[in-house]
Amino acid sequence: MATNIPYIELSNGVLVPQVGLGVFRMSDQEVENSVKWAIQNGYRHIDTASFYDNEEAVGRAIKDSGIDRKYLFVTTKIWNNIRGYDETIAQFNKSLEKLGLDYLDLYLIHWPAQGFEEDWRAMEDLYKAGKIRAIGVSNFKAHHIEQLMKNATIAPMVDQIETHPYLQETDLHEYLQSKNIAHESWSPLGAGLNKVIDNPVIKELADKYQKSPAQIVLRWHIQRGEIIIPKSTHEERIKENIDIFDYHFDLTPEDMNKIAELDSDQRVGADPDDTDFLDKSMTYTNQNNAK
Ligand SMILES: NC(=O)C1=CN([C@@H]2O[C@H](COP(=O)(O)OP(=O)(O)OC[C@H]3O[C@@H](n4cnc5c(N)ncnc54)[C@H](O)[C@@H]3O)[C@@H](O)[C@H]2O)C=CC1
Ligand SMILES: O=CCc1c[nH]c2ccccc12
Repeated sequence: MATNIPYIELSNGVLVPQVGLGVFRMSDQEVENSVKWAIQNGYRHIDTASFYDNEEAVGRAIKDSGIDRKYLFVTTKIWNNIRGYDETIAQFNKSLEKLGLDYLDLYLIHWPAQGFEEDWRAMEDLYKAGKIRAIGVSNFKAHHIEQLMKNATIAPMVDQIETHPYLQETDLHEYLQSKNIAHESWSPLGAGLNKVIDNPVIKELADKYQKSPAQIVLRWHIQRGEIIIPKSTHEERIKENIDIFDYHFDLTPEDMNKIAELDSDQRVGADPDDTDFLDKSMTYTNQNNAK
């Protein structure tokens, strides 16, 4: 079992386990199995969202794990069809109830849809009331954060953005560092297509370090100082994805640069400035996870 998982310290002093388990596009049964295996193998951080429609399953798996709540770090997110102060508070309470928790570790605005300033005001109040240990955003570019900060009294502590070797977001990474906002990477493996982990450069490094291609990519994120939330529903891969902290496993600066050269502006998800996506998502019902 991996026991040496490092933490990233947020601007308010909260510690986040640098690797968590992402549960997007998992059925309830997959969530229950995967979260159980993750916790058994040393994970203490789970990333879900109201949009994933599996918060209740995450809650059950947490309860069944028998781990003291205070040792777990649980994130969920508010979806784009919720807008406004009162709706945000109501949505937060709904998520908390589904998760069976009495506080959240991290609550994120999922996408920068129009009106996010009012949602943020509600999140600030929930944070000040002690109901959330840290608040943040997801899929925000620098200009969205600048817009948010015009009226905010608290800066986001995290920005969760798509990041992998084909979409490195170097400028945004530097901007976030300059603002002391933690960079959390979604689809850190480039998602299920496996095209990132099939890249010959990644495979060559896997041979060199005697690690899997997925471990090379995840280690690259870790050395960039990012929080990562790889998803898997297979116990062996869940174990593999956190087994990246052996003391001799350190990519050299030259090897980090080889991966840096793979940056090619290829996205898994929508561009956060794509207002078509955001408009559609306002009315989207999550049919994949419909019960
Ligand atoms: N904030 C946001 O808008 C978004 C957040 N997320 C979060 O990020 C998490 C991870 O992102 P995903 O899109 O799920 O992509 P990912 O990059 O974590 O890839 C997951 C896929 O990679 C493969 N995989 C996992 N471990 C592997 C291994 N060791 N060897 C070979 N293949 C492996 C599996 O096919 C798996 O389905 C999500 O589950 C979710 O929690 C994901 C999408 C959007
Ligand atoms: O958290 C995931 C948000 C999301 C909704 N639809 C898509 C499509 C592709 C990547 C991410 C997402």
